[in-house]
Amino acid sequence: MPKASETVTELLDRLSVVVPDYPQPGISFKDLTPVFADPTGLRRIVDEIVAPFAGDFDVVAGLEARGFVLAAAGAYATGTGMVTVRKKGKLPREVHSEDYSLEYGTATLELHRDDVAPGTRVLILDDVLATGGTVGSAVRLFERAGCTVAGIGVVLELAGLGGRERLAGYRVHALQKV
Ligand SMILES: O=P(O)(O)OC[C@H]1O[C@H](OP(=O)(O)OP(=O)(O)O)[C@H](O)[C@@H]1O
Ligand SMILES: Nc1ncnc2[nH]cnc12
Repeated sequence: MPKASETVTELLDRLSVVVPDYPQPGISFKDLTPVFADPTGLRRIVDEIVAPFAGDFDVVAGLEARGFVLAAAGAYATGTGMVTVRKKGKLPREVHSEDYSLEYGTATLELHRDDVAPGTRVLILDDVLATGGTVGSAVRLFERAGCTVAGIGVVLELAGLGGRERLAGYRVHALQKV
């Protein structure tokens, strides 16, 4: 049972689950699905992740797949729209495309070329920042579309994997560093 004044760190410690050797040996996987599934947890992390950027963005971008949960809720809460940044081959119209590597593999992210107008201020949300490969790829997509990256919000930042350094020059807000 959470105490009434639980901090976001206490909430994340209580609800998140660490899975050793997933999806491959040596990776300590931080599973936030129990946080998303908790009524207090979801509201709390969404409110806290968008708060530092209030008034500074026009649209919220979610990175497939776990970033979609945060971005849709964040857009709804702030009365903005949500843009989906998807893995390769999922968007039906013309896209910008960026390859990247992450803690446990390589992939490609895509953005519909006309989902955001040039000049749009974009808040990018995702659950975990590890190497920064995924968010870095999304930053490049939006900049190729002529947008400004207003900020980057993540629930967990895995320290020591270089994500924040890779995003130097951008506003990065993490609810917890582990
Ligand atoms: O900072 P990085 O090293 O790039 O790693 C972080 C990314 O890895 C995970 O996504 P994953 O590609 O596993 O996709 P999923 O959300 O579809 O499971 C996570 O949700 C971030 O998007
Ligand atoms: N260790 C990790 N746990 C959860 N998501 C991740 N994305 C990249 N590394 C991760």
